[in-house]
Amino acid sequence: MLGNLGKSLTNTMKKLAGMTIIDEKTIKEVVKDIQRALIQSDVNINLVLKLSKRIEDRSLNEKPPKGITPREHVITIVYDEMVNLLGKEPHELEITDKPYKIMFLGLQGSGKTTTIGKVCRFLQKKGFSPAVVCTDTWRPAAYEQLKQLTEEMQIQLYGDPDNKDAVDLAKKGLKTFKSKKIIIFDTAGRHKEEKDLLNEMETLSEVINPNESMLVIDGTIGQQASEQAKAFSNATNVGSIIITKLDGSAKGGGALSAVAEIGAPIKFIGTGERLDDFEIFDPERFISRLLGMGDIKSLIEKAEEVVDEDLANETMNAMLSGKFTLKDMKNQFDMMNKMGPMKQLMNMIPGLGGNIPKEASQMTEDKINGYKIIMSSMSKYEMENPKAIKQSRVIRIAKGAGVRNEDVKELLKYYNNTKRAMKGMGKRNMGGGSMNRLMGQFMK
Ligand SMILES: Nc1nc2c(ncn2[C@@H]2O[C@H](COP(=O)(O)OP(=O)(O)OP(=O)(O)O)[C@@H](O)[C@H]2O)c(=O)[nH]1
Repeated sequence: MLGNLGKSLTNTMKKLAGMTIIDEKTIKEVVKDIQRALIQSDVNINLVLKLSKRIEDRSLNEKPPKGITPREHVITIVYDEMVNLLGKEPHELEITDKPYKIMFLGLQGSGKTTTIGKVCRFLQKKGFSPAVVCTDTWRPAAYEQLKQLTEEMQIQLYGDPDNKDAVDLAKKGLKTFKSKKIIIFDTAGRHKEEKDLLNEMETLSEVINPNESMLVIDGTIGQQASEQAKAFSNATNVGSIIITKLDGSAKGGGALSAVAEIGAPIKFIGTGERLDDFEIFDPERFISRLLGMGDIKSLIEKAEEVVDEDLANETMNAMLSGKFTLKDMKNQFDMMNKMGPMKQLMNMIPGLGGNIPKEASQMTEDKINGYKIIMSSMSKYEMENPKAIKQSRVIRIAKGAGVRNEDVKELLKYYNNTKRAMKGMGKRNMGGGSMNRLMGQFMK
């Protein structure tokens, strides 16, 4: 999607993810790369400058929140600012009134007719059966094209290729389908002059009184999209936008950012010629895909949970060196609660994947919480010196935690096995085991 833009932004983000030092020089380098990628994809230069300035200022001046490395922080800022450019939340197509009248607008060749088919398919999947009215009296084949499309989809169509009065067609269509839940109006995409086309749209809009006017814009036209969107929104009340042909278009960034300026939300995007090449436009998902980070959302959520890096490093080192106490195990449990199952955590460390102790990989959240309750009945001395926990202490701890003696013993057994396994791994593997490296694996 979005061919070159996607590729160069992904490369920039990869480069950023691989940087060990984040300072003014590297931040400026990253910002330059982003600028280049956006300009190449035809995003408006002023917008690019504004966006990159914000990224640079925030990266240089904002302190990363606790638990987030400077590198992750910059990635989050780039993502944040790009999402803001397109509006954060996806906008649903909400069918409120009956009939819900959708008037399609767009220049000839923008992909309007194809897109009407896509929207019909989308609505059919949601259980609606929309009807379509053809008011395009200008292009001779318009009715035929719609007829073929709607017949294939078993959708009712009103049109009359012999009637050259668009307003009359709209009125008759309204009458024909007055009991339908959704009526979609196709309109002309060309006239003798653009002025005439816009006048017709204005009149049709008064007659149809649509609940929503959807403007279809060809994604390959880049920044010109802004002019088109403005012209249509001056003539009618454009309620939403669909950008087509975003598959492999190098200029898609231009169209997307240009229409973002007129204030109507982009609701859908077209990504190919088939009816299913169509998706709801979700800025967050779109940007994370563009940046080549399918998991960026979950990365950000994880980072936001604020994992204490020092604690994590300390625990990881203790795990690998064999000096592993119950206190370390409790820290490990806290981390596991925050970051997901042990198996997942271990899989992220190169070389450890296949060596996960069975007990560790089978730990469930309930079990971890049970163990944590038992440990909360232990004294600091016991937590740091598990060897000292003999029978009399076991009885006291079990009583305090409201569990059986066997449960405490099971916990100690788990601890001993984990300690043994960790020690083995520490010998076989890398030294440090820093949390940075661990987090770094998220980025690849
Ligand atoms: N690659 C690609 N092609 C598309 C997409 N949407 C439409 N097209 C193609 O664009 C061309 C024009 O589409 P139409 O739907 O016929 O154009 P139109 O805007 O309805 O034209 P008028 O009926 O004259 O207003 C067709 O060849 C479509 O297959 C898309 O998302 N991706």
